[in-house]
Amino acid sequence: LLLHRKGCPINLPPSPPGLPLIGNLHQLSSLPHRSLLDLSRKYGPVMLIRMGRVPALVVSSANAAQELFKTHDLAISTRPYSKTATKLAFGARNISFAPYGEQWRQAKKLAVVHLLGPKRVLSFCGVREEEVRRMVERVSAASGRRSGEVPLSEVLYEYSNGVVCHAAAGKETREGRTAARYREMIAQSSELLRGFQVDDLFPSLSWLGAVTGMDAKLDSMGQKFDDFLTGILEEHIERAKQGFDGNEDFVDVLLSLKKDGAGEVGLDEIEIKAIALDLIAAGTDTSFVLLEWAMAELMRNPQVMKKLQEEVRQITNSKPMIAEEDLNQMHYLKAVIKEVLRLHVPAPILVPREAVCSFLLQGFRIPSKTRVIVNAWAIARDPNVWDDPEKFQPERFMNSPVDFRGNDFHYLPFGAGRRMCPAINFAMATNEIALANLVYHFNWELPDGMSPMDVDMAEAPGMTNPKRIPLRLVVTCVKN
Ligand code: HEM
Repeated sequence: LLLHRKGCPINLPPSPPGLPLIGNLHQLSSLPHRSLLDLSRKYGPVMLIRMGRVPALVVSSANAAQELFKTHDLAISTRPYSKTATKLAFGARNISFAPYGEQWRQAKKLAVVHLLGPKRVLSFCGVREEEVRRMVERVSAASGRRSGEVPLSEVLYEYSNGVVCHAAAGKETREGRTAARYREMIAQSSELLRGFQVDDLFPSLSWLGAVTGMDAKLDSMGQKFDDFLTGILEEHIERAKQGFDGNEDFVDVLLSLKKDGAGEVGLDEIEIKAIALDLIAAGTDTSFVLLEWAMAELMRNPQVMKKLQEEVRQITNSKPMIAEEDLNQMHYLKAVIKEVLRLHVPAPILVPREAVCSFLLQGFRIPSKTRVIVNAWAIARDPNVWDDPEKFQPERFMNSPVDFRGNDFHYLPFGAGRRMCPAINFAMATNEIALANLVYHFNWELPDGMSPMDVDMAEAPGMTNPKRIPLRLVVTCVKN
């Protein structure tokens, strides 16, 4: 029991009873956003749990999230230490996992201003067009086969990863397509990247990693990422000697900032590698799951698919491809994407933060060093703030001012505050053009006489929540 110096108990948030040593870990399923919602129904929207030795605040209402981000954002702007992030991501000298401080501030500012700002995102229009074309060609090839069946999840992953790798490091390296090499590495390490590492939850057991061989596995994986990024960096340094041609990727931009010292930016090569890898990793699964759930919801809701196809085809009927300038008129498309981001928040509990000092939230004392989890998934389906929250209904976003830029606390797919996602423009540009072209070029059906209600909507575990069963659809080509 925590006590004030004078001996009075501290008013901590309510907690579900835990077990010795593991705390509440046994109450968390492999889909923590769901178990945390169940617990919060009983213990309230501001709840304290224990994950092993680590205390964690869980916020599950828009009101509490508003107070958290508006009043205490600075107190929760650091990330907890993670051995995995440190070993795999260049000592966490990136943006996502860096502790709050000067290095993170510089890296984030640089990303917002130089890599992910509106002008730079626009400059990648050609990259998106090329990757969309590849995707459409791959689906068209399937439509010509007898079964007409497309492994759509695979195609969508390849697209999302292709766009971000192409923007980060260029299309090709000497050893082949950057995206293909990245996917190969991730596939080899998927077991390491899934779930928590024991010593992140039991810091006093950190020696276990050495005994079980986990540290060695992480080191070897970290070395693979390093070799991959080092190769990319060396090729970019070589190419930069001939000067830039206006088609710079993220690594080119980072190198140019390093070269002229660009004011306050003092990047070294490790930071360049760390940031490039960070953006590839942060940008791949998030966009992929958004597109995957979008197609699953459209198959489950044929009237929404019909309305979307009507909008898209009416606006661009005679063009061979939908172009980015057409998207501004596609209000229903934007509403569909917003609704997918509500019902299938790609990072359902955002990315964990840690309190650097103690503070009061909704009258409860949150001690320093508490991990902070915002259950954005639960908030986005809270019946107190959303009508019919379980229903997929893009119309709720038509003519609605509700937006995902961190000011509407009942809708936080990109987080809020200082650690909020810096890539909203990049993500929207990537996903809108892809979805628009998928429903423009093709008609989609479910295989094997399945009906819309048979589409499996279960989630698989992970930082993002992909579909448990990958989507396979039957396709017919309507545009050539
Ligand atoms: C649908 C797509 C995406 C979603 C839903 C999403 C969501 C998020 C969320 C929830 C966070 C944590 C926010 C917080 O702690 O409050 C985050 C952080 C971040 N995202 Fe995204 N993201 C998406 C796409 C991308 C893309 C495409 C990139 C890069 C190209 C990217 C780069 C980052 C980075 C670098 C951070 C760390 C920010 C920091 O710690 O300061 N994200 N994102």
